Amino acid sequence: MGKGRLIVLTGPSGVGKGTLLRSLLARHPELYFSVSVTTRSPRPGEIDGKNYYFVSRNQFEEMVTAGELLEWAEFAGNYYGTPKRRVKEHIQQGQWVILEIELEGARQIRKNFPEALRIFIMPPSVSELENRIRGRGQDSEVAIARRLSHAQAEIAAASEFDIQIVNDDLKDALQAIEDAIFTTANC
Ligand SMILES: Nc1ncnc2c1ncn2[C@@H]1O[C@H](COP(=O)(O)OP(=O)(O)OP(=O)(O)O)[C@@H](O)[C@H]1O
Ligand SMILES: Nc1nc2c(ncn2[C@@H]2O[C@H](COP(=O)(O)O)[C@@H](O)[C@H]2O)c(=O)[nH]1
Repeated sequence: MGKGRLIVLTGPSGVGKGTLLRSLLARHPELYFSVSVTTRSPRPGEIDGKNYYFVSRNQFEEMVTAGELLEWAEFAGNYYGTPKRRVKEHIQQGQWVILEIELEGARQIRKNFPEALRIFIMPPSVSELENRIRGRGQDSEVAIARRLSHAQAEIAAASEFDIQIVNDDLKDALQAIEDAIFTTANC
């Protein structure tokens, strides 16, 4: 059995993490994507248990108290967290587990799992980031403003990560992520 590994994908909201991850998982079904828990309402088309586990704030706080989360953070008015049990099981089975999480959660992972590979996805520019969030057409003006106000601080923290990849051309960014995971993570 191979050695299990934690891979963290972080970057500002709207940079394209989810889009890249979907392509990555389609090309590498051996990777295990950890479905997060959130108190955010589902967007149209999002499925409970596939995109997220959607829970109430009370339920989330109970999970925190019970120590069921590997990391968690409040982002743009909602809680987000990584359920611990399945991630640990898959790593113990030798699988490579991918978390798609924001900066504070990535910092917690760095502290508790220093061996994790942490990749930061950068936008080509802040104006393109705004175009992408607006183009997605799924966030209110308030949510867009909150997400953009977080973005500057997140981009400023990019150097904390092992690898920075600019998601300008989608195919190039996907290739760069594959290179990072399947060369660096093997070392
Ligand atoms: N390289 C790219 N060029 C142009 N548009 C892109 C690119 N990558 C992603 N997009 C588009 O940007 C929008 C945001 O992408 P996505 O939802 O994947 O971002 P995200 O980082 O997962 O956001 P969040 O963290 O808020 O979930 C989508 O409409 C997606 O199609
Ligand atoms: N710390 C964590 N952050 C997470 C987790 N799951 C998702 N996220 C990040 O939240 C923002 C917003 O996501 P959205 O789906 O509402 O657009 C984004 O940066 C995600 O990467 C998690 O488990 N922990």
